[in-house]
Amino acid sequence: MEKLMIRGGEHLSGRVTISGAKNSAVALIPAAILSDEKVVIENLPDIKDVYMLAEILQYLGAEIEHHDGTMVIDPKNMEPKPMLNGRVKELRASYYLMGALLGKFGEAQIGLPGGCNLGSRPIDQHVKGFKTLGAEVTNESGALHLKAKTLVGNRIYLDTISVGATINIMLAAARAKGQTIIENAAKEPEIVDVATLLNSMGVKITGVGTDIIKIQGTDRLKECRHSIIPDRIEAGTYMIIAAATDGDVTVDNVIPKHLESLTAKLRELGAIVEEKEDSIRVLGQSFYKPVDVKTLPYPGFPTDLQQPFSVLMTKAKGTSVITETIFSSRFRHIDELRRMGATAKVEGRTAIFDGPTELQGATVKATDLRAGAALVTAALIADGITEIRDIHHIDRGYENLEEKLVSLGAKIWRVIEEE
Ligand SMILES: CC(=O)N[C@H]1[C@@H](OP(=O)(O)OP(=O)(O)OC[C@H]2O[C@@H](n3ccc(=O)[nH]c3=O)[C@H](O)[C@@H]2O)O[C@H](CO)[C@@H](O)[C@@H]1O
Ligand SMILES: C=C(OP(=O)(O)O)C(=O)O
Repeated sequence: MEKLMIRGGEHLSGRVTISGAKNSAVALIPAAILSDEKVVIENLPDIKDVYMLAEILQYLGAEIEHHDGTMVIDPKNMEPKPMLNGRVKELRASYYLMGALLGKFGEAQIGLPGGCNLGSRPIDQHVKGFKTLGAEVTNESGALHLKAKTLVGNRIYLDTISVGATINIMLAAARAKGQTIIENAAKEPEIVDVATLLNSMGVKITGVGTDIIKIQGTDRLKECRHSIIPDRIEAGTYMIIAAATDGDVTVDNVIPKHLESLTAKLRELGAIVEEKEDSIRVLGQSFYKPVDVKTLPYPGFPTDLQQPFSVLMTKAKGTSVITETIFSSRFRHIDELRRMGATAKVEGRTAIFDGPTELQGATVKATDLRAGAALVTAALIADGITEIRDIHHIDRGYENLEEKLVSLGAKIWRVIEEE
């Protein structure tokens, strides 16, 4: 078992370079298999989800070279072998193999995905999309069986704005005959990144970043090289850590536009945020004004930053409210924050914080990836030592977390215990 130990109380300062985006990487790797030739993906984050996807592709027969953040994927010898269990259940993004294998081979058999437990995470809109393109889809004992003689472009209206369904339908439609139109599509920057890769491979996608995406499928997809956009959620986490620790941190290699909703909320709290072309500096304060946050699809406040941001509410004088509109159960970190001394309660989709409260070091558990980021943030400002367990969740999404934090002056170390 591995755990993180953090001694709180340091004001973090310095510069931190942001890695490639997890949620792009985990879609781009499956997207690459649609090609008939080699695809090179650069600026990959060194995180567990990336290694798990590489392992899955190798199982399917792809040749993979992966070092120093670059992956060369040669999909020539791939086969659509069934993957009913195993790795596919350990991450969310394995669902992208449904769209990619269906597009490439006209068939796929894949166990339902894993990923963070945030309440129910149905994939009915993915399935609706595949069926509208002409696939037969059945659910047999927790695995989807997809089959299509020919995929034919069509018009698909998403009943819920979904990142995963938007990308998955783009993947299947990339090799469908004719044009597919996704209406009420999600607009996240990672979707734009995936479209950029597919366009370089020869697909014609327009409208990404708006709620109507048009995909003109093509038979043969060619080789290409693509560099992943910076991870706005990793960047946002370090911006929040800077504000929490009353620090002075510059995040480098970011696209400030992707972080506008967070920047606005940090300023509303009272932190100073300076944006440059590809970096953002955050200067924190000892105490903040209370603020309310409502999570929304992009460009609204990202649900993935809600949990780390909630730690700042323990430093705000008064009552702050978070409303989580995307997932039904994304407040499991709050029990752990309470263990550390936060005054907070959860009522349905809202969490109410009364501050300020001083946090104390404690033994806590990362219940999911961003809950882990919230606990790291809390531990950095707590009095004494915090022990964070179940950090495999954190390793799914943060490259070199300890090294990056140590370089900013944090007292953090990993302990590996014999099982
Ligand atoms: C690997 C990846 O990119 N994960 C991200 C992706 O997750 P994920 O793709 O799972 O999230 P979605 O955008 O699909 O989910 C948004 C909402 O739609 C619902 N829904 C979704 C699909 C569907 O078929 N039916 C349905 O009802 C979900 O339950 C949720 O309430 O977007 C989330 C929302 O920004 C982020 O928190 C995750 O980090
Ligand atoms: C919810 C997240 O990840 P996943 O969808 O991969 O579980 C996340 O990155 O915050």
